[in-house]
Amino acid sequence: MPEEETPAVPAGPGSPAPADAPRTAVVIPAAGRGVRLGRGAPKALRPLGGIPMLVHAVRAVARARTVRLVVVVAPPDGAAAVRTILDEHPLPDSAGATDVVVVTGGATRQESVARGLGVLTDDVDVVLVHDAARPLVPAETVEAVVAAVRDGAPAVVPALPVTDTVKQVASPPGGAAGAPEPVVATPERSLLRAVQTPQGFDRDTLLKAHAQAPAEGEGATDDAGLVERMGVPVVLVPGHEEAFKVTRPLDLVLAEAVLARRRATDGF
Ligand SMILES: Nc1ccn([C@@H]2O[C@H](COP(=O)(O)OP(=O)(O)OP(=O)(O)O)[C@@H](O)[C@H]2O)c(=O)n1
Ligand SMILES: C[C@](O)(CO)[C@H](O)COP(=O)(O)O
Repeated sequence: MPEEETPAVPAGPGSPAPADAPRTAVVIPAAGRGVRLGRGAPKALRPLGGIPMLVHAVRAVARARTVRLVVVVAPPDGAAAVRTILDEHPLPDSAGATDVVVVTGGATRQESVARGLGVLTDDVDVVLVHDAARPLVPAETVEAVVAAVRDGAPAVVPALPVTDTVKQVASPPGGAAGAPEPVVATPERSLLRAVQTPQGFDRDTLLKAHAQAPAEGEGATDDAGLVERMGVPVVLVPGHEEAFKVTRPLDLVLAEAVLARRRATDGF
């Protein structure tokens, strides 16, 4: 697929697809509560360096030269608040002409992503899905994913080698918290990868995977998992340590430290 050069145009539910519509889009699911982070506002709206985490995530993907449309999937009761926050924190000029639209999410990440996909115009041919909870992903990682899709891979995932030894247990935890769990296997660590976002897809492949997903029963924990189920090849590209997900309180401490270092060294 050719590199895109088209300028951004407004996009949204029901809007016509103009001739110069965006062609690389990023869907940012941001509708989760952040239960593992602890009590407070929805995770995407919690401050990181004094700015909502979601704003960092939107800026991070918009910084990538090829991205021309960002679809933010807001908590079901929070679309208006998210729109206000994004308007109060506009993209820097360096992001170019990137349009940002907001839709409401669903009960699961998979449902939220599907809702975001529902507002893409026909002109979008490459779609990335990026967690709002990964606010510090470098633009280079985003660009690498886009480039791999445009080089012909239908599904591309940034990933890092696993550093801990991983044990497999008999079944999902059902007993009392902290109760001993029997180990059934130790997977070969050199063959394991921890996957990140943004995950990038040929648009038709991702739409098909999500269309088939509800009929498949149990949801996947990432979008590439849905594509794998269709038998479509998924490839990995190098992820980045700073693309980590803010899941638990210690992750937020790390994110604050990384951001403080960037601000001190890069004026970020
Ligand atoms: N119903 C949901 C659940 C999750 N997400 C989004 O999916 C991303 C990855 O999910 P995760 O980090 O697990 O977020 P939460 O679901 O909010 O976390 P928790 O499981 O701790 O509640 C987040 O950006 C989150 O906002 C979403 O859009 N809609
Ligand atoms: C998509 C993801 O971030 C890839 O690592 C991850 O699978 C999301 O899972 P979670 O259960 O929502 O944290």
